[in-house]
Amino acid sequence: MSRYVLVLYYSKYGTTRQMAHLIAEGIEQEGLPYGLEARIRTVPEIAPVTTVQAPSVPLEGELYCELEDLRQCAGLALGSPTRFGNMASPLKYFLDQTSSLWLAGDLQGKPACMFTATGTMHGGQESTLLSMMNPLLHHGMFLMGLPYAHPALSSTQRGGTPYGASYVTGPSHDQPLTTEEKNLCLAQGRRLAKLAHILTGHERIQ
Ligand SMILES: Cc1cc2nc3c(=O)[nH]c(=O)nc-3n(C[C@H](O)[C@H](O)[C@H](O)COP(=O)(O)O)c2cc1C
Repeated sequence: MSRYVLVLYYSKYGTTRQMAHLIAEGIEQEGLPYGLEARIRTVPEIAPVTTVQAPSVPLEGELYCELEDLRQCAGLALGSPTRFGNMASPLKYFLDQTSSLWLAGDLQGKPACMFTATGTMHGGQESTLLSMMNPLLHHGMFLMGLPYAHPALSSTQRGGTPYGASYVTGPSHDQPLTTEEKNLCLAQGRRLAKLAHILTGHERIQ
């Protein structure tokens, strides 16, 4: 069975999706020599009437994440747009359905990191990244940020935080990623792949 790091994201306008693909690129830069791939998955929208179900396969883009994708991963990069300083509800809704994994301890001892996109510079990137850590700590995952060893963390004029990669997308969410924002996404992917490789090579730490 292939070993993979899961990149699980929600994105309405596509900016968090761009980050997901860069993080996946970083994962494979570091991970492929070890046989570690990136698997990108998204989650469906949630409707005001929650009994309405989306088709199981989306019309375009990444497949919807299944619990099995999460259960079997060697590591996790979790991405969400910032919504009022918090993660977006479709991602939270998906995470709220992961109790069976929590009960079985399936994610314990696996590494995880977070990434987010905001419209504005001081619009709550860190609070969103911190909010995304809460469910992952309950799952017993090892949380990983970005160290200041990455020069882009000090030189960035827009996104990039020690809590995780971030992207300031502008009022119409169409500002291109800066070089620093891109480099930090790639670096976060590489760091996660390295950690996932090291941790899966040993006895699982509970
Ligand atoms: C309901 C809602 C709440 C938002 N809250 C914030 C916020 O608190 N801070 C901010 O800077 N941007 C906020 N935004 C802007 C988005 O975070 C931004 O457009 C982001 O790039 C969207 O990501 P996406 O392209 O992956 O959907 C909000 C957008 C929406 C729709």
